[in-house]
Amino acid sequence: MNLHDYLKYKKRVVVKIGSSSLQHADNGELDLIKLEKLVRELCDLRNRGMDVCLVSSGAIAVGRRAIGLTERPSEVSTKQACAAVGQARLMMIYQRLFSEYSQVASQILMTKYTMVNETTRENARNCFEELFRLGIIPIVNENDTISTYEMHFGDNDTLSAIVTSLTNADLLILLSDIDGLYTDDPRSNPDAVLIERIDRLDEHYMEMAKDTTGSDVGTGGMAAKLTAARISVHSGADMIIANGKDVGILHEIIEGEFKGTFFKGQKNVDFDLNQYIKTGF
Ligand SMILES: Nc1ncnc2c1ncn2[C@@H]1O[C@H](COP(=O)(O)OP(=O)(O)O)[C@@H](O)[C@H]1O
Ligand SMILES: N[C@@H](CCC(=O)OP(=O)(O)O)C(=O)O
Repeated sequence: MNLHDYLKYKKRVVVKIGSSSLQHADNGELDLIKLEKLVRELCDLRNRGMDVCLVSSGAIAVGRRAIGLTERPSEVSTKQACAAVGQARLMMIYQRLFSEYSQVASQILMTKYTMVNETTRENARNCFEELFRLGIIPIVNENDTISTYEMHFGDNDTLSAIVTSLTNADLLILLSDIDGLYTDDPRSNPDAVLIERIDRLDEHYMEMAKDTTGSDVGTGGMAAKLTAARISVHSGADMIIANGKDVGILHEIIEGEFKGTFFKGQKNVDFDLNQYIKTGF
């Protein structure tokens, strides 16, 4: 896809990386070289003058390994315990890597209640704004340690789109374990074809995306990414799904030449983020 001289003028970008993209596929251990490269890429976006926000999954997957659980946890309290361990570990690594490139990183943990309640929503918005003003990179995750079903965003694809809308970012990049949206799940349909550009996000695209995930740590599958696309596009932000296998794709995206799916933002004046949080689409 060629979007030369378009994406490099973006002012504020939110990048989301999924748990499966942060770890070695064969044993689930953190891929430290990839994390280091991700941080370098994000620092370079800052050096290009963009406001940068990272939404990073991985708390539960990292905690699970630290605790020594071989199975994916299903009990809410076990997930919470894993997240309590894993989030701290992840942040320790991010802090160290960002400081190597002289950037300051920060942590914002949110639940759905943060967005439902007017005061906490405004606090979150103000905090993001101040961090950007100070040149600090917010690293966002769901507050899984206290989050239960009722206050859950459910997946970080949706959360990253909500952050995009809340902060008026103009680009959301979802780094996934797959190149983008295909006409069907390529894991079950070998004839599925990559869709490179979507200018009008209608129902037939939504139906292509299944909620099956490609890994034993992912959440929401492609369906969650299409929900994220609806939120971003209606908020006026472009969105891109690309493969996080090589995070060098971030500068390829900004330079306008990359493999992935590009969703054109089209601000919908009837879209109300607060209403969406309460009732969904
Ligand atoms: N139409 C589709 N196009 C691409 N992938 C799809 C589609 N439908 C379902 N999927 C599945 O969604 C997975 C990506 O979702 P997920 O595992 O949650 O990603 P991540 O952990 O990278 O955020 C793919 O690996 C693929 O198996
Ligand atoms: N908040 C959770 C991740 C939730 C999520 O959406 O995961 P993923 O599908 O790997 O992006 C965690 O940090 O473990």
